[in-house]
Amino acid sequence: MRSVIRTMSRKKAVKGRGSSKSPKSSPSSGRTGKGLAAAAAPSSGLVYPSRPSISNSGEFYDIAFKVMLVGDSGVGKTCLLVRFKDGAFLAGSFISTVGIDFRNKVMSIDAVKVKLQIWDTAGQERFRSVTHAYYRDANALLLLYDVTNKASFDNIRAWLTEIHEYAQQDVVVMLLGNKADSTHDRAVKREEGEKLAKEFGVPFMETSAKSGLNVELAFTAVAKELKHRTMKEPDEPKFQLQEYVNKEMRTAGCCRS
Ligand SMILES: Nc1nc2c(ncn2[C@@H]2O[C@H](COP(=O)(O)OP(=O)(O)OP(=O)(O)O)[C@@H](O)[C@H]2O)c(=O)[nH]1
Ligand SMILES: [Mg+2]
Repeated sequence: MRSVIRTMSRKKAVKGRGSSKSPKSSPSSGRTGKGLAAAAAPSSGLVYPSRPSISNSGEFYDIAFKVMLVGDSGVGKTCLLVRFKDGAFLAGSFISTVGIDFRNKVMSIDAVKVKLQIWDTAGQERFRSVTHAYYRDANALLLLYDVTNKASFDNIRAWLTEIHEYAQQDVVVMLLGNKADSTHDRAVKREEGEKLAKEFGVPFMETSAKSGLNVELAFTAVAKELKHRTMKEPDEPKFQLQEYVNKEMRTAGCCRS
């Protein structure tokens, strides 16, 4: 089941619209590392057509951004993406991502159609050079740790160092503590996540790909931030991502799915 989903998304990627904006091959096709990125990655991750464009799923969109999911292997990046895109949870045995993959989703943000091209990276160390090559085109990064895995939390500092090294300076970064549904196995308190995020000046929230908690909200918040940055009127106040997230969570009584 799981591999079918991945195979399907790879096929989509190959025949995707706007070929200069989409990968022409994946690491599984035999190309690796920087060579792949040089062939596939456009000079800017941002698409801002003068009139609506059409995505490969047939949906119109006004503006497009690239969002990358990063973090240790097993923290739930693929599951988060599948939950957001398909509204389902990939239960069962864990199949680690090989290389990199992507899926598109068009969202309606303040009457603007925003296409997110979401890159799902492999957390395993051996694919790190592939991931590095894609950072520079990312407009936003969702950095995940697993609240039941302390090591994945401890590695966040190293991930942030890597992000500073390889990503664009103005990239939007959001820290997500995933698997918040696992109350019995929890090894990292929410307050610890909040503290670390404050230290690095990045927004934070806990999510669950399993229950759906805050998944839509995480992507919506990032899409709103990117849309505001690009289309903001001169007198319009700056979008406050963390404030928006806090307000939305309060409105939903803390646990929004
Ligand atoms: N309880 C719980 N389990 C989850 C959640 N998200 C993912 N998992 C489980 O965690 C394991 C790893 O999930 P993946 O999404 O494949 O992890 P990944 O980050 O993509 O891992 P790599 O591809 O190796 O980088 C799987 O067994 C999932 O079922 C969650 O929110 N809650
Ligand atoms: Mg994965």
